Amino acid sequence: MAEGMDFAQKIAEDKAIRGNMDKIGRKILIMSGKGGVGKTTVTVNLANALVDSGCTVGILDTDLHGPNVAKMLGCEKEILTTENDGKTFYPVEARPGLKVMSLAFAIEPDSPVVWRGPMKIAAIRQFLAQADWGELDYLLIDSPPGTGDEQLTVCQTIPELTGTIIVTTGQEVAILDARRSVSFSRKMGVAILGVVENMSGFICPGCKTEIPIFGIGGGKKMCEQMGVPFLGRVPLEVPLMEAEDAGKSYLGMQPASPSSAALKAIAEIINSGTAVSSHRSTDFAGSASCAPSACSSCSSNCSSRKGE
Ligand SMILES: Nc1ncnc2c1ncn2[C@@H]1O[C@H](COP(=O)(O)OP(=O)(O)OP(=O)(O)O)[C@@H](O)[C@H]1O
Repeated sequence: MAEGMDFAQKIAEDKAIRGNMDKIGRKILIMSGKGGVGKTTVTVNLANALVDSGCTVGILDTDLHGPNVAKMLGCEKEILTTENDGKTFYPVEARPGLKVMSLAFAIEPDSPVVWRGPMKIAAIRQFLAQADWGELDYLLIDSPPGTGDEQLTVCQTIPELTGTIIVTTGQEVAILDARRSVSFSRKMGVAILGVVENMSGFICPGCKTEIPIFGIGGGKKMCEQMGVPFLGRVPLEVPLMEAEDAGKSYLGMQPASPSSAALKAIAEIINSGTAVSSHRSTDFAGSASCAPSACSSCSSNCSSRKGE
C-alpha cells in the first residue's frame, strides 16, 4: 500500500485505476536491465509508428529520475492541465493521437527528483488513477533501467498488462542484465512480447562497413537461449539521436532509413498481435480498431484471444 494511505483510499484508487485502464486496449511496459540502451528511443518511435498507422497511443513515463519522453517528443515545455481540484490530470497531446504523461510536466527542468521507493510507488499509482487518457488503443510505459520499484508497481498495479518489451544492446554486459528482465517478467507472470536489440551496428558513412560498436547478435542469441521472441535490430544512426534532441519524429523525417524501417517493422509485429511469449500467449484484451488480429485457430473474437 502506498505510504500514508488508508485501506479505503487504496480501494478507491484501485477502482479509479481499473476504470482508466479498462478504456485502454493494450498496455505495454518497455524495460531493460542496463541503462542507456534505448528504452525511451524505442518507446517514442514505436508510439510514432503506431500513431502513423492510425492507432491512438499514450506514453506513461515512469522514469521519474530522468523523464526524457517529453523532450524527445518536443513537448517538454507543456504543462499539465488539471480539473476537479487537481484530482484529474489531462495528459499532454504531443501530436494528434499521441498523449504523454510525465513528471517532466510538473517539475522545473533542472530539479532533481530525490525520492525513495514509497514516493515513486505513490506517484506511479497517482498517474494511473488520476490521469484521464480517455479511450486509447495503446499505453506504452517507459521505465528506468532495472527491475525495481517502478517496474514492480506497473506489473502489480495495471490490470491485464499486455506484456513487456525488453530493450538491450548486443553487448554481453547489457545482455546479462536483459536476461534479468526476462526472468523478472516471468516471475511477474507478465507476457514477454519480445526483445529489441538497439544500437545494433553502425554503418560507416564513408566505407559503408557495418561496425559493431555495441555488439551485434547478442540479443537474438539470448532470445534463442531463453525462448523469447526477437523483435528486431535497430542500427545506431546519428541523425536518429539528433532528431530526438530536436524533439522531432525520426520516422517522419527519414522514413526510409534502416533504423526507421526496423522500428516500423517492430511496431507492425506488435500491432498485428502475433508476438508470442515464452510464458503465455500474448493475445490482447480490449481490441483496438487499428490492432486486432484474428485468433489463429478460429479467426474470430474467441476467448483464446483474451488470454482466458
Ligand atoms: N539507435 C540509435 N541510434 C542513435 N542514437 C540512439 C539510438 N538509440 C538510442 N540512442 C541515443 O542514445 C541515448 C540513450 O537512449 P535512451 O535515452 O533512449 O536510452 P534509455 O535506455 O531510455 O536510457 P535510461 O536508461 O537513461 O532511461 C540517447 O541519447 C538516444 O538519443
